[in-house]
Amino acid sequence: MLPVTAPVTVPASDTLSSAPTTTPAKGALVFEARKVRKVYHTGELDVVALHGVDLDFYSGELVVLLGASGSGKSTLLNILGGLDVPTSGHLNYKGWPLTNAEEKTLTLFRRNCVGFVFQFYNLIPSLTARENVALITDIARDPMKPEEALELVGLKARMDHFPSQLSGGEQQRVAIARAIAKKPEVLLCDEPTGALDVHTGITVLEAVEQINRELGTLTVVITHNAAMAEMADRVLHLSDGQIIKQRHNETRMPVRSLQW
Ligand SMILES: Nc1ncnc2c1ncn2[C@@H]1O[C@H](COP(=O)(O)OP(=O)(O)OP(=O)(O)O)[C@@H](O)[C@H]1O
Repeated sequence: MLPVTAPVTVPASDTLSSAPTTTPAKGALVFEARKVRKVYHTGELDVVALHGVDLDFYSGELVVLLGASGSGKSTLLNILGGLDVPTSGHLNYKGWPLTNAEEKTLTLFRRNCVGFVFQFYNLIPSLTARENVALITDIARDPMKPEEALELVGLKARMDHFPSQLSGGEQQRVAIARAIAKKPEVLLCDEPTGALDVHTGITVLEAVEQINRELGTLTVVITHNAAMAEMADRVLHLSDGQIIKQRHNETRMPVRSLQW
């Protein structure tokens, strides 16, 4: 039996649970980051991971985040997703301040508004693809059916298979189905193809691109692979905790045409 958690109750008005949940028209402001700074205090050493980042993210955008190792990409993504908080500066989600938000508020934000995809799929080996996705849909407010989410990533025929019966790319697509089944406003992907070969990586990126296009989900993808910039609406280059370059693509290249 899959664990079932009680639905989220709507708490006081100072939390995000009463933030709008419908997908706004493409182009509405989703995140507004101002002077976002992150310092990790490790023993006697302070590591400044973000040096006052100013950025806006809009509904429906597909944004690729490029930068060398240690440039601050994951730190930025984790702050956007409410997994971490800035040391100073401000971050608003659809006008709601996430900075200084209580843990309860951040939990609701993560649960209702954000889907995460990481390099490693983190599927539960003893559950089928469908059951892995159902773990999330059972606790989400207005989810799609697990079958629907798996169909979106092209795995309808494999939904009763266990992770060990699926390839790396298929497992990552289950992880994407799990992330988007709750119909999040935001999909955050940290090196989603990092563990995959080129061909498999392309099938995973196609699933990400299709979700973004069909559901209008603001999608932010971290990569070391500069070729992936061509599939984006906007490319952000990070270096040493700062955005050093932004580029808007007039057209998005189909994932199949990317070469690396
Ligand atoms: N928990 C932590 N404690 C201390 N320092 C950290 C921590 N997390 C990250 N850092 C440091 O912050 C800086 C930015 O790290 P971050 O992981 O955001 O970079 P990144 O661009 O995602 O790197 P990679 O591509 O290697 O994943 C690095 O110098 C890193 O060592």
